Amino acid sequence: MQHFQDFYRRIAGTDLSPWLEVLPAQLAEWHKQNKTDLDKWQRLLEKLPAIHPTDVDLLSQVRVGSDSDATPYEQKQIVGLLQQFKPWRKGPFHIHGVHIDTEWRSDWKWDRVLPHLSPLAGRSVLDVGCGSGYHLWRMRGEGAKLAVGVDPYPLFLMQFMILNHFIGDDSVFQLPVGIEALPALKSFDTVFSMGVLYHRKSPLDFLQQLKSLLRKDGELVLETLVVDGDEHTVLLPGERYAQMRNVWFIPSVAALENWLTRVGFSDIRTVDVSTTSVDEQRSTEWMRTHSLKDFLDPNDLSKTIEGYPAPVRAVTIAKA
Ligand SMILES: Nc1ncnc2c1ncn2[C@@H]1O[C@H](C[S@+](CC[C@H]([NH3+])C(=O)[O-])CC(=O)[O-])[C@@H](O)[C@H]1O
Repeated sequence: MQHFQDFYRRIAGTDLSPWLEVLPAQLAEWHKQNKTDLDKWQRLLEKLPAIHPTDVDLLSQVRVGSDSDATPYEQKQIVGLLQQFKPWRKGPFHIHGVHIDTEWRSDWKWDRVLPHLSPLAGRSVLDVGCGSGYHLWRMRGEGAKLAVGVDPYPLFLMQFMILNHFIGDDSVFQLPVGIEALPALKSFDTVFSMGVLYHRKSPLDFLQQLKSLLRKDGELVLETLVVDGDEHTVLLPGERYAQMRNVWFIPSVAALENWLTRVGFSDIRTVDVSTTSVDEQRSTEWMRTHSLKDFLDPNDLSKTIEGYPAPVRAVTIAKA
């Protein structure tokens, strides 16, 4: 993929260049394993119309161009092609007058996080578990000099490539690898990991890996599910939590801050705690299957369908 070649060129000779020792082999293997899907998706991507945008707004939303840049035929083409990349979970996106109304209002999460960050202008940032890449565009909108996302799920890379096709920015990259595949780069100014910690079986190892990606004094921005309780409280749910498989540890804010201290972070501060609402995560035209309201107890929205506390998320910032 040309995108990967561009990334290799971009990091050659920089302090990210140690990544080149492992990344090409990992991406070649990924390509081999997903060949059938990738060939199909590639053919669809090639059909996306090339439209020169009059403007791009990554600062207050992710919007490229407007209604008047594209003909009605081109808009129909965009809708038809993008529908083949469902489900669209993280967004929303506005592409030449087409509104991709995603399952999540990821912009609301960004609004909770942004006021508390060290300004991103001129920084190199990594987003671990970036999904469709929505927040990468917002990071670039804030002036990050390089925004790199990693997420192992191939469909999300394709969704990123679609936005990349229309926006055409050479400082935003997404790579289909999990955090476990990354070397200790000790280099990024800011590392984000939002909505991933509870998917990791070993949360302390995960925090340590995040730390190993940051330069000294770099900033970690962690967003994760939390429960009420003191520093000894951690929920380990059964097979499913709010119908999600693969949910492991949900700490209290105090326990999370203690974990961060134990792996060597400092200046730890939890800047936001919010209950996830059924307006923030819901089924839409672009993600038609069940969503949060179906995962909560219909008689008591403060509980999940399994009887656990309903999703509450905290944003915690720390220094490496
Ligand atoms: N090992 C892994 N390494 C990296 N990513 C992973 C791994 N395992 C799963 N993921 C990815 O982590 C993301 C979690 S979603 C948060 C998206 C965004 N950050 C958001 O805050 O809106 C939250 C949720 O839906 O529960 C998914 O895109 C996974 O593919």
